[in-house]
Amino acid sequence: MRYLTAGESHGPQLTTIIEGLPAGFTILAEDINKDLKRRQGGYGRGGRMKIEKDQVAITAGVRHGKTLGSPVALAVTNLDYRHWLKEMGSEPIADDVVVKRTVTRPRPGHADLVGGIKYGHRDLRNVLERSSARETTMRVAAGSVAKQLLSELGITVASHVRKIGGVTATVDISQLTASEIQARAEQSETRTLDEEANEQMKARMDQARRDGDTIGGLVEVVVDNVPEGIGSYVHYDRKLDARIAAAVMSINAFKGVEFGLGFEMANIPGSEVQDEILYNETDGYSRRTNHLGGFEGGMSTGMPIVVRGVMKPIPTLYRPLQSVDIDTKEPFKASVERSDSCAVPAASVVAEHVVAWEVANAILEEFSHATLADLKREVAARRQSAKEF
Ligand SMILES: Cc1cc2nc3c(=O)[nH]c(=O)nc-3n(C[C@H](O)[C@H](O)[C@H](O)COP(=O)(O)O)c2cc1C
Ligand SMILES: C=C(O[C@@H]1CC(C(=O)O)=C[C@@H](OP(=O)(O)O)[C@H]1O)C(=O)O
Repeated sequence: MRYLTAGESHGPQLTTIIEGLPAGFTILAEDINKDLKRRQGGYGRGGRMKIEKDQVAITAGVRHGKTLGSPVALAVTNLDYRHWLKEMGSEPIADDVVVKRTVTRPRPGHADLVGGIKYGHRDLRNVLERSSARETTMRVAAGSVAKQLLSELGITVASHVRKIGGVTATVDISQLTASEIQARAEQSETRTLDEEANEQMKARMDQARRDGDTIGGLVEVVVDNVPEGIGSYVHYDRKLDARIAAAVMSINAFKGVEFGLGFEMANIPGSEVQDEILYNETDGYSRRTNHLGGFEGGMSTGMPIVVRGVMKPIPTLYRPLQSVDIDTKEPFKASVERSDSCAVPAASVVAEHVVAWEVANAILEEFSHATLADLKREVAARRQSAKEF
């Protein structure tokens, strides 16, 4: 299975094409729309999210609510486009038309300057339109379809926020199912499970905004009930943990990824890291702990996948940083029209969906899947053989 996304942040439309889905499973626009709405929300979002009301149109590959096995195309209209018709139209413009809002002042921490150098764009809008995290709308749309497929296999994916601006949620998720994590995260404006931390995180965000600054954080994704042996140790590009890490790192502003105990493993001995193996006849094999976050040798162990990603503070600051105008070469301090001050809660939803995609994709690679029935049969057989092994 694969997908592409297309679309500029202030252009008319965002699009994704998903190819390789099994035939005969239900995709509902209303389910995708719920996930799109979750991505738009969260404390710390800026003015743009008051304009957009992301709604998906399913334009190919689905008939009467069920996949056909042909490519599925999804589209979301940018409502802000109406404010950017002159700047963002695809028709050539006459020489005497002055395009306002050309960008010659690159923002530190954004793709603006390097993207301009690379593609030869002297209007840096040509860079920022695509480097913007607006694109994550379609990654959530595609990931939402992947989640609908995973749910057919009894696999659930959840996300929540662990840390924002130095405030850490203290919560033990080892006793919670992914569904419970999701339900609790949805109750909170910061998508964190610790109510006290939620209040402190909001206060930190308010403070950062007052200071003209931004803050980052740490998000966590949990996937329950993945069959044993998805991914493979035999080749680097088949290791599922590595693919998940790449997917999380590809989210705008994400700068690090860890599984299970993660970077803490540098501080503790092996006896406190490896997960001891247990067996009983009803459930088959299990682990006493899940310090490794659901992976051994790049393959799923059957324990929950637990992956975290760190998001840097948003680069656009109301207290502007030093940069250089690429036309005049003069130093300046940028002025900002609007920006998110913290998008960590929203980014946790993006992380959930890119992880869901990677898990679903690896499962489809593992088993034959022309139809949903084929896939279900093979997944059930793997679960049974793992138990009996
Ligand atoms: C959900 C989400 C919303 C974001 N909103 C903004 C924003 O409003 N302003 C901004 O400057 N950056 C925002 N970013 C971050 C930039 O897109 C990102 O820093 C930029 O594309 C450069 O990529 P890099 O940080 O990975 O190098 C957001 C990121 C995400 C995931
Ligand atoms: C549009 C979204 O996020 C945008 C991501 C973003 C950036 O630079 O990444 C900058 C902002 O866009 P604008 O400049 O239009 O206000 C955010 O609103 C979205 O998440 O849907």
